[in-house]
Amino acid sequence: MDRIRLRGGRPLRGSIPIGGAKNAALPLMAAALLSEGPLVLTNAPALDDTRTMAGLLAQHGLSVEHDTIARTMTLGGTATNLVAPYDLVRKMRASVLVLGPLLARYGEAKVSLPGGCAIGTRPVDLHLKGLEEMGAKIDLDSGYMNATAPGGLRGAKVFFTQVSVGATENLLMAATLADGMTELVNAAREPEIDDLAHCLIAMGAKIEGIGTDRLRIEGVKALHGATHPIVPDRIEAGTFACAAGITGGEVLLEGAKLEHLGTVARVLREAGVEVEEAPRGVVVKRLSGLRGVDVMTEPFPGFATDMQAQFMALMAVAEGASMITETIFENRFMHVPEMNRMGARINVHGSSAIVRGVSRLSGAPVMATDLRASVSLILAGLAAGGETIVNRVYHLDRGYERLEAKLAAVGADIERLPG
Ligand SMILES: CC(=O)N[C@H]1[C@@H](OP(=O)(O)OP(=O)(O)OC[C@H]2O[C@@H](n3ccc(=O)[nH]c3=O)[C@H](O)[C@@H]2O)O[C@H](CO)[C@@H](O)[C@@H]1O
Ligand SMILES: C=C(OP(=O)(O)O)C(=O)O
Repeated sequence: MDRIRLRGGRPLRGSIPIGGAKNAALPLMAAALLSEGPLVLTNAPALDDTRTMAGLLAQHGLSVEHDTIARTMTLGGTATNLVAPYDLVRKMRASVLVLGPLLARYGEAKVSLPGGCAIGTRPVDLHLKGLEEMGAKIDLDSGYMNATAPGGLRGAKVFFTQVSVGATENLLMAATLADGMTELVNAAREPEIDDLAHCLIAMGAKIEGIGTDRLRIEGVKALHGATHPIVPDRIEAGTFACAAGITGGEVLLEGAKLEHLGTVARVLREAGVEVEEAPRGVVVKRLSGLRGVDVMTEPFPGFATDMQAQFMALMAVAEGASMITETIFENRFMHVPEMNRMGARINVHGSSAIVRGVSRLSGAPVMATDLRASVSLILAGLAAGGETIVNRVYHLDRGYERLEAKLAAVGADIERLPG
């Protein structure tokens, strides 16, 4: 199993290209099930998760070609197998996003229940309830969701009792081919949802309310192929912003969009990191010391839970204390004991972590438990004296493309140890 070895203490300087967003690419790829295609996605990232989604769609019968040099993915065809098997769904929860499109276009689907994962229980009840309100019949049997809609899905008013990115995406895709008008109330507003909506419109869907928590979708008989550029990855950008901040460097996040960084940019500024729009992206630099800032994770436009661990690494070396409250997932502090092994002073009390900044971390062998926890340990390693070895790098490869190469190109002392 590969590991990452790094030695901290070098300020990062230069330019880092930001790839297409993992969390946009996955639903966009699932949207290929809604039409014969071809759906051409440009700015497509080459990640373990996009490879897993490609494998899932291919076993459904779609043709999926990813030109990783041109960064273009072409998807199309007819699904010949409507089953999403446990082995793929357990690898990647976003596999559940095939449920809505399969049901909408083919009237049936059998998708493995994803189950919990390292960061929480992550149920799919909101996806199922919404689809049932649109006329689907769903039985849970032997770990699978057996869904049918013999007469097709019909439009409905769906109220989400909790904001869910995945449920909003599944229902949005399903509603494009439903009979009549669907209204999604208390919908998630993440930029990746806007991106999906714009792609669906390019495929012939009728959607209003993009960017708000109320999406209105008028079903159409069929969708067609389209070409769509995947939005830049705001979490990758935010991660590299923290890398520049924690090392005291200056980095251009090439292609990043400041408006998508939202609260993360505001909080970084409060912490002493400059974040400014530039002609080719976003420039991040730190000129003075870091200050402790309190944050609470929230659905967009609030502070992203997917940035919580990385921000904690920054706060671990800030002056003063910071309270970081995680409101989205119940178990997303697994990086804390590993950071503490590197000399951080962090205590967890329920859903909050109190971070008392220290002047220096020290490198150590650490164990990654999930995607963002892994990268937060790399950030801590960039600020630490001595050598850090991050084990279980496979988590990192789910969501970061050539992370070590991108960091090395701006001056980090980092390498992958193949294992
Ligand atoms: C591939 C992708 O885009 N993943 C992102 C997506 O995950 P994902 O779509 O799985 O996350 P959700 O927004 O659905 O989850 C938010 C909260 O709602 C709960 N919930 C969700 C669905 C449901 O049916 N019932 C329920 O209770 C979840 O357990 C969680 O506590 O949004 C998360 C929250 O921004 C991010 O951390 C993930 O990176
Ligand atoms: C939690 C994440 O992803 P997923 O929903 O795919 O597990 C993430 O990207 O941080």
